[in-house]
Amino acid sequence: MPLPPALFIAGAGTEIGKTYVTAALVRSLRAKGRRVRALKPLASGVPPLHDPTFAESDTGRLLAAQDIAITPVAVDACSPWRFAAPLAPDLAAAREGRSLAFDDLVGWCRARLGEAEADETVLIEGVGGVMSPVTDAATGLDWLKALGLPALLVSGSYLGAISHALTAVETLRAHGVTLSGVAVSESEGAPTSPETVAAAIARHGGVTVGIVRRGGDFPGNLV
Ligand SMILES: Nc1ncnc2c1ncn2[C@@H]1O[C@H](COP(=O)(O)OP(=O)(O)OP(=O)(O)O)[C@@H](O)[C@H]1O
Ligand SMILES: C[C@H](N)[C@H](N)CCCCCC(=O)O
Ligand SMILES: [Mg+2]
Repeated sequence: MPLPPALFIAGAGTEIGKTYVTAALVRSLRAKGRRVRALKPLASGVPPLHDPTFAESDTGRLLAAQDIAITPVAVDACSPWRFAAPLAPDLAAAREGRSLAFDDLVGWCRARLGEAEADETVLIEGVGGVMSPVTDAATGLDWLKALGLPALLVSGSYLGAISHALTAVETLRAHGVTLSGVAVSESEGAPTSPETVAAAIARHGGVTVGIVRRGGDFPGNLV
């Protein structure tokens, strides 16, 4: 599939490699001379900016892939909604006595998409899995549908990943989301090779699947 101007990076689950794959895609596009803007608008489990581990947060990793220094302005521009608790965002927000309005999230993303230059690709990383809650009333799927973007689905290669990926593929299709492909990010200690998992997802899901090895680059057969 040709590179779309913007792509939503959705997950078959949480902690499976969305940020790793997004950062790898940023590096791959930049190496080809393409301008990229990677956003993680809503993030939970994020330490404070001054914490030494901030660099390992989703925001920190996405900024690093773009060669952007971690400053308060850069962090706010990538991830305006950040919550400390490593929970679904609505629960993490509640822990801080805060909440997030779905329309504000969608409106902020639309504004960023609207200001992108013609030669710029915008990547938006979702939260958790396809249907993880983003507010107390909306899921990541509602967010993705409201933006109307094509999705790149990230899956792991752990035992169970095939079903998680295929369930997510079916859900996205049922809701009319264009799927640009599935990236299988190799899970640590998986009992089968990522090739085996990728082949099963491709066969049962009828979708293009690429493999991102441990520490590896973005595959050439996706986007
Ligand atoms: N292909 C890979 N090679 C090396 N490390 C990886 C790979 N995929 C994932 N990881 C590591 O696994 C951990 C979880 O991955 P990552 O943070 O990308 O998941 P995520 O899906 O973005 O999670 P979240 O739902 O919190 O956004 C991170 O430490 C990440 O660096
Ligand atoms: C803390 C974690 N790494 C993510 N930021 C949030 C994952 C939320 C998952 C919610 C769920 O689907 O049950
Ligand atoms: Mg992430």
